[in-house]
Amino acid sequence: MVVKLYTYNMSPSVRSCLMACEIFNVPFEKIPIDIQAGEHLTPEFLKKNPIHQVPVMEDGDLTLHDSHAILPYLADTYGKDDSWYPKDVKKRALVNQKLIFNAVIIFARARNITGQVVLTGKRTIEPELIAAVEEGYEFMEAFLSRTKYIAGDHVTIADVAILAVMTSLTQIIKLDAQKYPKTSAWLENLKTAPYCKKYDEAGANELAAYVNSRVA
Ligand SMILES: N[C@@H](CCC(=O)N[C@@H](CS)C(=O)NCC(=O)O)C(=O)O
Repeated sequence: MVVKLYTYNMSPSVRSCLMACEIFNVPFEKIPIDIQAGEHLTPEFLKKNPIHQVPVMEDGDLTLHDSHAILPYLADTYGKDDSWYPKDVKKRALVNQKLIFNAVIIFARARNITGQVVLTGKRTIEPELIAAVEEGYEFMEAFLSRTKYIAGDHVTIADVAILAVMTSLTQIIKLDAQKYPKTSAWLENLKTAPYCKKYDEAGANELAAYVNSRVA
């Protein structure tokens, strides 16, 4: 039985789950949902996720939405060891903390910009939305000044979640390498990972190009 993943290539949350499927060798089927065409609003899709968002994952009788729930599930179920999502309670707590940091700060602030451009045709980015993203970069720099990866000295699913946002966001709101050296090095390093090249790069570039062409 394969995992079903409802996807939209430009979505960072989707791209993080695709990368996780690659990392954990999950046999999966990709089911594209064109959110610009409203396919996430059909009664059939709303049964799977009443809050009409991708990604949605189905594994047997489990239907799960939200990448920050899907990534831990995939790591626990399909990971060969616990390095990407430690079983040690304290280490796991730090990974969870950074998954939440992504959900409520990095991804949320990116989505405040990109979501409206993609879904409602908005053509401006207010200065306060840019300032909020810059503040997010400052938080990243503070964390990455303490540890090599976002939740410690090893790469984890929290890095994967944030990577999928940063690969597109930094093409829209520049990440100044002088101001944010640790974050720039973290990003440049992870961008070369095979899972990022295979499942993130094209969608990240597509989202950035789409947004930049509309707000230019
Ligand atoms: N917290 C969710 C966010 C998912 C999300 O915002 N998905 C967007 C695409 S990036 C979406 O489906 N938007 C359509 C909508 O909200 O109607 C996650 O991490 O999966």
